Amino acid sequence: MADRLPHEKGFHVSWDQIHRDSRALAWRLDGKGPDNGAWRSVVAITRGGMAPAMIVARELDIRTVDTISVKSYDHQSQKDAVVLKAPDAEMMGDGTGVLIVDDLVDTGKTLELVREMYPHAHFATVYAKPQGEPMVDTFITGVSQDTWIFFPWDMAMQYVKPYRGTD
Ligand SMILES: O=P(O)(O)OC[C@H]1O[C@H](OP(=O)(O)OP(=O)(O)O)[C@H](O)[C@@H]1O
Ligand code: HPA
Ligand SMILES: [Mg+2]
Repeated sequence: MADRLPHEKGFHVSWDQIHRDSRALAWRLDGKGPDNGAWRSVVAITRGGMAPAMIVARELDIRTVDTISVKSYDHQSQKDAVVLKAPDAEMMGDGTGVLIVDDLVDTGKTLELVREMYPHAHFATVYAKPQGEPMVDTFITGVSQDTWIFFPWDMAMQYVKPYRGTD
């Protein structure tokens, strides 16, 4: 893993942390929707946005949930973002009242593409790097551009050697 880590810093996020931060995102969005404070639906940007979107939808009691599939990275190298699957067109409308949720914004390329499709939607991420911040309406925690965020679904617990000792 370390041999394909071009970033200077690593920020390792546990399930507990992403759960809490996603809840904080939901609470920040609560009552801010365009229809008397309500949001109509939640759309997760797959795959990373699915866990945060589920938590946001649960906290805000939103039952209409869809996905948009955008692929922009192979491991840690960025390719042009492409939409592989769009959400239901009738449900989306022009995006008004729709919360579009992703785990993070990095360069902003993914959100830029989705924003072009739904300019009136509200874009929310749990984490944000400075370059992508202009693309997101609401986020919880900012991290520096040279930090790679590791999510719990990409990690496993493993043995580490003691600080002093041989095994
Ligand atoms: O702001 P950007 O530079 O576009 O990067 C952010 C996007 O990159 C990652 O997704 P990825 O495309 O790797 O797919 P995944 O969610 O399926 O892991 C992450 O989950 C965001 O969706
Ligand atoms: O920092 C990151 N972590 C995980 N996935 C990502 N996709 C873009 N940037 C990141
Ligand atoms: Mg993603």
